[in-house]
Amino acid sequence: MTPELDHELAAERTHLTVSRAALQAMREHVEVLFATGDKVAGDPFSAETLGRALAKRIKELADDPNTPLFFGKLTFGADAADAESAGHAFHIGRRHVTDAAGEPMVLDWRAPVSRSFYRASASDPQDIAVRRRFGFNAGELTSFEDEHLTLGEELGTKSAILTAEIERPRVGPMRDIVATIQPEQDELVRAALEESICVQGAPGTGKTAVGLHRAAYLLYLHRERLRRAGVLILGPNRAFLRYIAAVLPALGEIEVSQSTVDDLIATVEVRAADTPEAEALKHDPRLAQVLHDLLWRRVRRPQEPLTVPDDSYRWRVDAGVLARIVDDVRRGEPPYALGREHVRARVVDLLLRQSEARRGDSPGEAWRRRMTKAKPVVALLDQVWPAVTPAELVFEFLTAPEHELLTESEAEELRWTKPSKTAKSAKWTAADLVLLDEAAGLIERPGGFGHIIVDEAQDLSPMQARAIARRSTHGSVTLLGDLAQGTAPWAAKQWQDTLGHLGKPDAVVTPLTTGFRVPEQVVELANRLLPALGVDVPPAQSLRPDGWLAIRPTAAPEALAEAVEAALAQPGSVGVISAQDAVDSVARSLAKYSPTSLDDDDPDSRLTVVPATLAKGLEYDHVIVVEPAAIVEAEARGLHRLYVVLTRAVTTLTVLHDRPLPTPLA
Ligand SMILES: Nc1ncnc2c1ncn2[C@@H]1O[C@H](COP(=O)(O)OP(=O)(O)OP(=O)(O)O)[C@@H](O)[C@H]1O
Repeated sequence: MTPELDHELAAERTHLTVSRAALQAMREHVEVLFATGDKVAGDPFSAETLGRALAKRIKELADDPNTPLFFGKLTFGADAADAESAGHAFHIGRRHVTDAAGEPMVLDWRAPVSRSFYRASASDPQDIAVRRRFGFNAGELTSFEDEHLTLGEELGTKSAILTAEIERPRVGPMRDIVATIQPEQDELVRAALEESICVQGAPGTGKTAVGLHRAAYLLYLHRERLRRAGVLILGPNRAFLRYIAAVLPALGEIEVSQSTVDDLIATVEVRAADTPEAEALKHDPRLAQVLHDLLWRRVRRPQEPLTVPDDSYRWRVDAGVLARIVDDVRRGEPPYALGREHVRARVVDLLLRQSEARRGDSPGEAWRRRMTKAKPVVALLDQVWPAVTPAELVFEFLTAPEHELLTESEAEELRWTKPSKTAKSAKWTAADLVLLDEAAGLIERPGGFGHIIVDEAQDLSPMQARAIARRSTHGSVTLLGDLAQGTAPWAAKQWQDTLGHLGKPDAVVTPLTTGFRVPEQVVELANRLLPALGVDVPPAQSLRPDGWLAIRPTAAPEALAEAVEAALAQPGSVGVISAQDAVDSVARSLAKYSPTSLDDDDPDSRLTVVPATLAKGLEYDHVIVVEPAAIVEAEARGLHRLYVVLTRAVTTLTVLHDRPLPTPLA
């Protein structure tokens, strides 16, 4: 490095030190407020609210010494040839840092000004003279890379800092990518909150990363609104959620709910299993109509007039009038339970009018409450609009699943062979959860979220998509997925179907094709499966010419041990992936290397044995796939599963097989 550059690096290091001190001062300021909070807040409730807000703010301002506080710098002034003589300069980092006078030391990457850091180019410099990226090592600033955009300099994906970030060994949980978000990713991250979007991305194109950064971006831009309404991230399984859990806190966001769809809708314990046929049927969208019909056929027009004794009076409403009320309310299509209350309120209104006419004064709230609960009124409601719980409705359906939308054999498949006595004691299956949720949605409106991000969305069943739709009627969604990785029996073949069930048919589907994970050779192997997968998706183009692929015609324990040893001799994580029913024997044969399972989640472990069914969304520097044929034949969409498994590798992929390779690979 020339003395001049050395000098600049020293100046940047000073800025880092001063910024760190400023962040610490910000945190200390909040800590002082926290300590005196109960004295300044008027009452215990405000003190508690303030205390909670401050404690959260302290957490948000935490400084991780291993992550750089800033990673870029923009120097504005299109005419300036170098940073020194140019105009304003801003450092861009994970959060705002200001000095004691309130002057910005570091700008949040989500601020409008920072947008140019990700989007400016030589053809559209956006008034930027110099874009600088910093290289870090363990929180230490080690280098920088300048692009003079107005002079036509643009590194794009040739940036050494981007390359180093992509090629860095992966150990531990997923990290954020704020420093190197690519323009096409940034466009998705910063899409407007009102816009629902769908990203079709090949493996390793950064869909999960985009989703997480979008959550952070939206929370920054619409803090108050989304704090009230909530942001939800849905992932395929708990191991995946653990893997991504650290990304948002690292970006200063600690208030995002993360869940699987099953956990989101779980209201009862799962104590039974379905046949694959019954399970698939329960996820079929026809069942939404079936449950709807079953529920609403309970509503009946009354045959008798209503008579309500009230002290020395008797109020009376004719059957015809009651029938009109029921018809009216029903026409408004309210949630079922709300409809019952509407009918009740309208009936009590009529009683009130009679009472006013006869007594000449208006009875008060207490009278109204009494009438609301009067026996004849409740009896009328129970007759014309009987109350029902979701469990009772689904219980009734599965006991006698006849409906014109279902064939006889489908009804047989669904029918409980040994029904329990009551809905309360029913043994529900995992698929029953979607039916219960559908029923609950018909009966009462569920609470919603301001924004829902769904990862691995290709695996949503129509009924699961409806469960999400119910929770985003007033919000928007981000769908992330890859049709080629659809492994659920109901996986989507085209995005329009899923978007329809989600109630967002107009969401635009955007492809991502630049792969940041999987080496070229490995992508080439995995892409051989694509024609057999029956979906129309653009294949990935790998940004990684490095890495290698080895295919060995043996899956003997010695060969596996040898592959594991070779992998452990290199830096980074090692994942051994096999068919689910071989996982135990694979783990046993590797006992001396102390492998962990996805459940143990030991942060120091470098070797994990992963069942193919849980590999989705994860990545390992070195992947060893044991017996692809067994992975394929373990499930109906086994080839899709294999496609997922082969694309987990960051640096090397070793395939071990005793049996012939599945045809498309051979
Ligand atoms: N712009 C980027 N800069 C650096 N690394 C990136 C970038 N985009 C993605 N990556 C990295 O590439 C890897 C794959 O990203 P991610 O898991 O988000 O991809 P995905 O599309 O969700 O993959 P899959 O479909 O296989 O689940 C991650 O390690 C991520 O950090």
